[in-house]
Amino acid sequence: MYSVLAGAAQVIDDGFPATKLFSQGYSYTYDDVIFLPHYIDFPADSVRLDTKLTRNIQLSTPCVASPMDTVTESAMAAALAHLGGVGIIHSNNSASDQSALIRAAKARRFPSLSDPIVVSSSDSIASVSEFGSSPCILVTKTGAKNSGLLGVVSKSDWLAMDNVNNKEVRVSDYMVKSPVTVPSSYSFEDVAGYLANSKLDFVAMVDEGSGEVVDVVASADVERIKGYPRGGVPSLGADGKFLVGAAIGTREADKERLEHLVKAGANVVVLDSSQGNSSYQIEMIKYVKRTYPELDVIGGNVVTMYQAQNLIQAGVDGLRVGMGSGSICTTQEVCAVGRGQATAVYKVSSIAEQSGVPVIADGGISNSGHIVKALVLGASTVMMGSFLAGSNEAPGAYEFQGGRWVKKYRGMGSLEAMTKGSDARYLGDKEKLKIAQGVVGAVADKGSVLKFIPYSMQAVKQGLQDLGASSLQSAHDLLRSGVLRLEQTTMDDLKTRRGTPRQGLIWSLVVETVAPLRVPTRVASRVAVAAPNLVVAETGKLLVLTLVKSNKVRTGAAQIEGGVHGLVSYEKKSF
Ligand SMILES: NC(=O)C1=CN([C@@H]2O[C@H](COP(=O)(O)OP(=O)(O)OC[C@H]3O[C@@H](n4cnc5c(N)ncnc54)[C@H](O)[C@@H]3O)[C@@H](O)[C@H]2O)C=CC1
Ligand SMILES: O=c1[nH]c(=O)c2[nH+]cn([C@@H]3O[C@H](COP(=O)(O)O)[C@@H](O)[C@H]3O)c2[nH]1
Ligand SMILES: [K+]
Repeated sequence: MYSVLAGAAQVIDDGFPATKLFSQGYSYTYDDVIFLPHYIDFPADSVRLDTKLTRNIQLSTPCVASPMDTVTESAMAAALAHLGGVGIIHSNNSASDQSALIRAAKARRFPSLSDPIVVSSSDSIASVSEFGSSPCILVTKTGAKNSGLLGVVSKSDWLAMDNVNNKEVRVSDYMVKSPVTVPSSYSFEDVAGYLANSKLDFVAMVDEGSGEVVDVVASADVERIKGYPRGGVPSLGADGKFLVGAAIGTREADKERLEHLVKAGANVVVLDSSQGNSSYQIEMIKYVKRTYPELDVIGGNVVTMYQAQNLIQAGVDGLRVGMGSGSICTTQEVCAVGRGQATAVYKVSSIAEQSGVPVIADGGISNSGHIVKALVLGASTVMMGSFLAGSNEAPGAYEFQGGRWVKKYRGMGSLEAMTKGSDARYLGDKEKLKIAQGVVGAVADKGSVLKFIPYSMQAVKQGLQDLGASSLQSAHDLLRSGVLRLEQTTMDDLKTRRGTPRQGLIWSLVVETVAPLRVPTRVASRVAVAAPNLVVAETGKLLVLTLVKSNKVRTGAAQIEGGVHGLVSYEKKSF
């Protein structure tokens, strides 16, 4: 480490350079390593996070939403593109459904602010709770979004109706017919201006071409969004629309799927596999590059330099790194294959960098510090599942569970996801045994990504500033030159942290059991031995455990023999 103090040119040897730390035969996860601070001569606000997703795609925010059916559909993709990142639409559906999700994301000019509530004209509104937090209910031909708008019922009108029996009256009898609308091509500023000038509480947005209602914008939402911190410059494709990615597999049928996705406007495609270094994937990479030379293709997942080299030689434009590092992953337990994510990101990016192929660090991100670690260890972007799954923009509705609002989050290799889907991959092969490599659970409500991603990025900037890195490129330069120093966190350190409940933080995790577990006390006592901070809060098929942050939760829970299948979520909750 070179001292930067004036005149002091001597070398001070303190901490390990990455080359040394990562060549000792250990597989490090993010929590196993820590960076040493360096020298600050610029403000945190001036740290630049702009980066590359692939060889040809620039992003202003290094965040990617994972192609999982509980994480990325159109609302998530539009929100991430708006923030300067990108969402990859999952493929656990038909090719036409996946294409429709891409089109819906690209049809927008700003993210959806809240989900419109839509009924048909023959429906009735039985209680004010049907409005939820929305100031209105839309009435359309089909009773769903993307259908012709017939009318609208505002909450204030509904409450003012002094018809005691309005519960049974059809909305067609009292809705406001042909309400004012604005074109769906309006930008956020256009709609905000319109609402302010017209003094309306809300306005429906209608596609001028089809006449279908696509959204409703409430002035309260506009005010809320204006209060959020600024994200990056929105990510737009060459078509001038939101940049959207899509996942495909490596089967023959995926070639046909890809054709639909390209027609729908997908800007980048991710070959979604836990072990990407296969003849299937190499063939698919070559096929994509041959058939759609303009389309960037991301290969993976890989965790070794050898795997990476094979995919780079096949022609990938980006590499997705991570095996068994995700929060819903059981691959390392089930298959005994994988790599600690810090080591995997460092090793793969050292080889990928030589060919100018950007690396996506996929999985294992549960706080902003993990994002800093991934980016500084060589990744250009981070891909996240659980970090985003509890947001308003993730698919699915919130449920009240164990005293709080949660959203479902499940591994794409879980039995449930495999059964739902497409899954030619596993279920098409009916004679084959299905082995789950992921679990199902829930993550706590986190609000809108439009709010928490900008906050997380601010934290990342502060982390980079502490290291003396004013950009991701400068962080990578510090890493490669050996100026950046790091150390392994010790077992003692882990123990201390485990033994000391951190005030204000509760981490909850959900364990999926193979068979219904009806032994709370026995399990609880065994859990208590394995991981003293665990508390059984609920039982059933899903066993919900709450604990004070523990780094070795995985091990603790794995020791609850006889039915425990794996772990799901680690989510922060205040006391
Ligand atoms: N990142 C990770 O650690 C993990 C991720 N996952 C996720 O779960 C999902 C499923 O992943 P995988 O099981 O790896 O999917 P996959 O489609 O790569 O593999 C499923 C099986 O099909 C085989 N296969 C693939 N293409 C084939 C072809 N053309 N002909 C014959 N056989 C072929 C593969 O060798 C494998 O045995 C993905 O969404 C993945 O991201 C699952 C486990 C771990
Ligand atoms: O072992 C696994 N079994 C699964 O069923 C599964 N589904 C997703 N993934 C991978 O996990 C990543 C998301 O991880 P996080 O929730 O930690 O962000 C994702 O981006 C995937 O790489 C799986 N891994
Ligand atoms: K596999």
